[in-house]
Amino acid sequence: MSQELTGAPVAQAVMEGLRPRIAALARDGVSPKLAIVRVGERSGDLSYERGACKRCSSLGIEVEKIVLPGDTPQIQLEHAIECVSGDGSVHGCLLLRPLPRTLDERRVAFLLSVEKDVDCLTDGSLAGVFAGRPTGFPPCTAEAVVLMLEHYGCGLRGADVVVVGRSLVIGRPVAMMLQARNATVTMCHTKTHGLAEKCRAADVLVVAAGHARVVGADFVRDGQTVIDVGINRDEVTGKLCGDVDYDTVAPIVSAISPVPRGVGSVTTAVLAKHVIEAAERSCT
Ligand SMILES: Nc1nc(=O)c2c([nH]1)NC[C@@H]1CN(c3ccc(C(=O)N[C@@H](CCC(=O)O)C(=O)O)cc3)C=[N+]21
Repeated sequence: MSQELTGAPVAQAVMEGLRPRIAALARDGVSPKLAIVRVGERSGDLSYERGACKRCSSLGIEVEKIVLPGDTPQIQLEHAIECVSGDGSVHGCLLLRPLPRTLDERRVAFLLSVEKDVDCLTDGSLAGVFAGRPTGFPPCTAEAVVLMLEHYGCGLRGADVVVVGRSLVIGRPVAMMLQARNATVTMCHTKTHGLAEKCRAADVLVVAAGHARVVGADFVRDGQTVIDVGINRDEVTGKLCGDVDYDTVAPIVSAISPVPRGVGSVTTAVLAKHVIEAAERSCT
């Protein structure tokens, strides 16, 4: 049976690293604050928001929730983001995504200052990830994947990593970040020929496909480390499940992260870290 890569010890380590930094900010009279902007009541957004609020309150980070109805007009959302950008007491802003189809995310992104962009919404943050510069922040989930692999001692230098999924939210940024750590990264997606075979050839498999259980037993082999980024709701049981069919994959591979209790719980800790980092940068 494989090793279960749970998120809690990784999140704990991140949190411990933050406490002295929060104390130092307090000595300088800075109280870190996150604004969460949510449009509508999607269950994934609510669950992230719940997790983020819990993390932040346990660290003493203030959270301001800005909740808009699902049928909010573009102009209203733009106004909300402009307020956050202009509010000197707010250090970081998380806009829950994807937005309802009636809203234009790119036009909203344009209004958020890159200094407060703790989850890589803006072009400035994306450029930072792409170029390896500390402009803005990488997506919290992408950084959580890297921290999971590092925490559990999974060597990335020279390793063959396959990323399944090429979204701007996770697949593409995480591929850049793994490459920056000297992994040899192959980006796969739904149109990839011989996907199962390519996945089997990897040392490390990062699955961010966005669909429940797309990776099954025929995609894996003995000795691999599998990180499941997916958060889906099982239509039959109503429970959370990942993009990997855990029950058939776990007995084959060396190590695998579960869903829930995997990457998601590290994501909220990384979000807190980005808010602290933004607060620190605001002092210099
Ligand atoms: N801009 C943006 N960035 C995101 O990263 C983003 C988003 N929008 N919108 C919503 C989805 C969903 N998502 C989750 C992250 C962590 C948990 C999480 O902490 N899950 C716990 C369980 C939480 C619970 O009790 O429901 C776990 O996996 O153990 C859940 C969901 C991030 N997303």
